[in-house]
Amino acid sequence: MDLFANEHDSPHNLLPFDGTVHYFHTAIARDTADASFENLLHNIAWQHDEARIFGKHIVTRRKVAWYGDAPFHYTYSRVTKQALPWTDTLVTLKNLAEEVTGERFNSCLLNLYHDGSEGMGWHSDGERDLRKHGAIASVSLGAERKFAFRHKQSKHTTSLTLAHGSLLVMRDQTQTHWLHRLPPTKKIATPRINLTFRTIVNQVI
Ligand SMILES: O=C(O)CCC(=O)C(=O)O
Ligand SMILES: [Fe+2]
Repeated sequence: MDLFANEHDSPHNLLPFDGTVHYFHTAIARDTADASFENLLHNIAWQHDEARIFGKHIVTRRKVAWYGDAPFHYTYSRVTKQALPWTDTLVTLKNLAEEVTGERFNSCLLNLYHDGSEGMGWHSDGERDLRKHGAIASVSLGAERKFAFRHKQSKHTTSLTLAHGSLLVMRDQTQTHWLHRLPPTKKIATPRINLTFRTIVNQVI
């Protein structure tokens, strides 16, 4: 497979310092991306996300799901979830993500944003359950959305558009030094699914 067949698929680092992010605009063939989007929309066990923020119980409109090699527990904003077994579509996308990045993943967090009013605020994915400095591969399906990075110290920001069928990989010190977010927008009225393939460690199942 020629990974850089498209002019947008360049192997250069999108971050100027303190981390490594690569973007592959056409990581997934159009028909596979279209079919995966439809399949995931209907066959994933979507649930509203819950979190405890400043002592308040929050239920988001955005929906989430958590899949993995084993029923891993994953604690995210103080709510613990148990991973479900992979579906065929998820295995196909995981294999693609592993092929494109050269990394291995054992779990996946999925997000369903119904329209542009739903997004995700500034955060980094340095949770204790994840491998330290492990790669996170983010696959985007459906509506195109802007994605932004902000350096924790210098506040330097950079952003890009995540296309249908694209893959973004964050590596090395990225989670330590940079926050990322998916800003809400009034311009988008259609859904987007995001999959972040991750590596969970230190769990005895
Ligand atoms: O939807 C996205 O592109 C980002 C999701 C994300 O940052 C996360 O799930 O940690
Ligand atoms: Fe994230």
